[in-house]
Amino acid sequence: MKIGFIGVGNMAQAMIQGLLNAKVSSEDIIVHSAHATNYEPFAKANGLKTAQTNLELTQMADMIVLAVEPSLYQQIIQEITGALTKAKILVSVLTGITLGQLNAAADMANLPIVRLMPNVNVKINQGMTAIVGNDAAQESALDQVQTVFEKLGSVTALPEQHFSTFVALAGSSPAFIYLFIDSLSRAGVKYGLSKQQATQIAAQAVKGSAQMVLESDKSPFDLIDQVSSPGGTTVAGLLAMEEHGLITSVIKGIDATIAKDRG
Ligand SMILES: NC(=O)C1=CN([C@@H]2O[C@H](COP(=O)(O)OP(=O)(O)OC[C@H]3O[C@@H](n4cnc5c(N)ncnc54)[C@H](O)[C@@H]3O)[C@@H](O)[C@H]2O)C=CC1
Ligand SMILES: O=C(O)[C@@H]1CCC=N1
Repeated sequence: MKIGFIGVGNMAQAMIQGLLNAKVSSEDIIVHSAHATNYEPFAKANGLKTAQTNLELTQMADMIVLAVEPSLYQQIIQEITGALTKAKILVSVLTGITLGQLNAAADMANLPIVRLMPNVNVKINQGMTAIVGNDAAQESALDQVQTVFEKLGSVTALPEQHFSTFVALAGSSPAFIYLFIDSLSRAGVKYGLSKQQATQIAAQAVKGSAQMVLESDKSPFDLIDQVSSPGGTTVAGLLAMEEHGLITSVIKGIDATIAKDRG
């Protein structure tokens, strides 16, 4: 299967790196983006095929991944619609653009369209991706896209009404989690650790804690109790964090992310 990427920015590059890590042949990946000077060095460094236009890329690919700014979706679909067929799959990773809007951008109701929401951790094959398809994608397109993205981490089917929530909890949240790691690390620097060592310690603690939540049958709150020795350090830290509203500030951040996605 030939996979084409329209737009070769941060997200497309993360997906492509994950595919290459998973031994997808670079010969099967085609790219085109607005500025050749930006994407051609990336294509050359990774042995990818390039197309001269979005339309040519659509002619060359079986699966066409839209990875441009969301506001460009109508313009791009108008450019490529002539080359879309029932045998090809249009995949959108754009935030805030529904299957209905994609369907309506050209007369595409009979063509398979899959909406995906990956996160940037697909770059190291540890992504979290949501997937939903239009009616025409139900036969086999959805399965084909899911098979490709399972190479890049976890994939979960999700009704489209929950996509905005998913954007906040998984699409944007790597940035929030990096901020939490950096905050821990800065605190380490405050107490005399080097930034590099503090970041490594904080990141490993976050990684291990996430793995524990995934592998345990206990809720995160039960796990908190296991770390909190009576009269100990952890409960002192937790209470001071909550005095400054950690839970409220996280939920406010999620509220703002969802509101932005919903326009
Ligand atoms: N960055 C992330 O972690 C995630 C991003 N997304 C979605 O992915 C999409 C891309 O996001 P980023 O990669 O972060 O943005 P970006 O700004 O890094 O990349 C956008 C790309 O689109 C290209 N482009 C602009 N106009 C074009 C045109 N007319 N034809 C072809 N290519 C064109 C640009 O040259 C650039 O390569 C957005 O819709 C975003 O909502 C979804 C999930 C996570
Ligand atoms: O910030 C953004 O809009 C994109 C979507 C999810 C992650 N990055």
